[in-house]
Amino acid sequence: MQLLEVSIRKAGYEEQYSVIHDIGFRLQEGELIGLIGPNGAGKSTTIKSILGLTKHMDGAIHFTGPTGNYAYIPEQPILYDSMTLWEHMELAASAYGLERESFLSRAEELLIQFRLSEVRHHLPSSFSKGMQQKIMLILGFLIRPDVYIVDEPFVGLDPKATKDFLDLLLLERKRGAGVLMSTHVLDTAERICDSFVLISDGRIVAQGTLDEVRAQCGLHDAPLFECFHSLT
Ligand SMILES: Nc1ncnc2c1ncn2[C@@H]1O[C@H](COP(=O)(O)OP(=O)(O)OP(=O)(O)O)[C@@H](O)[C@H]1O
Repeated sequence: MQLLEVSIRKAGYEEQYSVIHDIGFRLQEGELIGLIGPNGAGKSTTIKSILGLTKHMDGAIHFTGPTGNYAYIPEQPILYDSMTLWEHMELAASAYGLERESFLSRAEELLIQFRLSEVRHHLPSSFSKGMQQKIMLILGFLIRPDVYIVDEPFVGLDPKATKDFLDLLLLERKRGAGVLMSTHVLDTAERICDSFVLISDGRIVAQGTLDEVRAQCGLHDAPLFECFHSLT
């Protein structure tokens, strides 16, 4: 089943000046697509365009999964200063209309998994950056959306949290969720992604499975890192 269809002709921050051009791909049930490219290539702009947050966009975005829900997990945590971790979780649950019982059991599981049980009634403004990032993961996983859109998850998480995140993501994919993930950590991306969208200078330079990307850059058996360098 297809969960997301992205077809951006152009998008950017000013009407006269587009930052990204002709970005198109489809995300299927259970699939993990890696959005890869150098600094300033247009990954965040692509994500913002999918979320409807760019000033101007010419194109179409369709969330076509069973619920149409998606979770955005940003690189920089976005949290309210005066709300506790638990209050953030309750807010997410009510915004997405989660049933109380399933919310409580899911919330408990996630707090234990990410080792934040003890601080659930504390204000996240007092947490470390990695702890704040874990809250963003918890809020995403809480709502079990069709699609996860994750912006650079690996910077700031400790190795245990990274593993917990990847394990949970795998479970969600087995449930049928699709994931679009932007990252610079290419060895991890190579290991976990089903396919890639490589962007450079606002345009797609290669797209598809690792073998397809290799073929497009003429480097058979090369690691993603080498394909990235030859294309960008
Ligand atoms: N808020 C903004 N206003 C104007 N231009 C922006 C804004 N955000 C990004 N840009 C420009 O858009 C282009 C693409 O930036 P973008 O943030 O999408 O890149 P990126 O691939 O996510 O880079 P990075 O890997 O560094 O996060 C850059 O030239 C950048 O200067």
